[in-house]
Amino acid sequence: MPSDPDPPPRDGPGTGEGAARPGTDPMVVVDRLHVSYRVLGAETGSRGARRLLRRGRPRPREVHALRGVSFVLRRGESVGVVGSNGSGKTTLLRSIAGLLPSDRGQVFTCGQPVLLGVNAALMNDLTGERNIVLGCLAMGMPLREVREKYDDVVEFSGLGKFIDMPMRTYSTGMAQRLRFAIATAQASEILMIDEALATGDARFRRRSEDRLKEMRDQAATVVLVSHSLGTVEETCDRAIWLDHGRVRMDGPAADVIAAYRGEHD
Ligand SMILES: Nc1ncnc2c1ncn2[C@@H]1O[C@H](COP(=O)(O)OP(=O)(O)OP(=O)(O)O)[C@@H](O)[C@H]1O
Repeated sequence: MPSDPDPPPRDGPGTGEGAARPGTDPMVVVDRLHVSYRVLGAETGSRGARRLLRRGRPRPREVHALRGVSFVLRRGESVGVVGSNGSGKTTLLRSIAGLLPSDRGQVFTCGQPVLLGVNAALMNDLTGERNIVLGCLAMGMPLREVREKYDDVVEFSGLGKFIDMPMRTYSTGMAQRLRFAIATAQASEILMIDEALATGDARFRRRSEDRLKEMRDQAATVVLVSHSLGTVEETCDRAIWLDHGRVRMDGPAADVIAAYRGEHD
């Protein structure tokens, strides 16, 4: 194996191996993961303008979002990922879900993780009904299961007679309810939650919180990305602090949150 050029995280008893160890089965192994985005036309200011006035295409710019991230998540763990804006939290979840290719390093998972976020890619011109089928298939559900779950998803979305209208006719809240209902249709042993999930009106929010709780109870491993340190402290036994694409600290949630607060308050 090649040697790792990246420095290890600062401290934390569970670094790279999982602080709390309720179970021993590894469910997710992230091994020296590097992920970059390539952005075309990102040059700004006079340099970019000069290049535009000359000829040829602007060079793509690279954003190195994850820089050698390693850790192991085990069965029974509930892990919060914290870090300031742009530190790589969403990129990490998307990589674990298999939605982003890595430049270097690897991610191993035990089964298909489900990533719950409000950004499920649905099609505005299709009806709610069609989007349910499309969204469930896109999450990797077999058609047989989509058929089984279909009525539940419609019922949970609460869209009633609007379900056969194109999505572009929905209000923001209605579209979010549909996304949430689709995203939570599939149970998974590895459940990843991107924080911006509280969605819809008060009644739907209560129902979604109940649904999330149910899913968390069924999942073997839960990963939560949140800016709410209180939520991470309350709901997670372990936390990983990402800083500029690197693991800064990995350990018991209370310790990591205290260190993070120490630097950000
Ligand atoms: N689609 C993209 N194209 C180019 N760069 C991106 C893209 N998505 C994220 N990035 C960059 O990757 C880095 C990590 O972003 P990411 O969204 O993973 O951070 P985050 O910790 O989730 O941030 P936040 O707390 O603001 O949600 C940032 O520098 C961001 O600008």
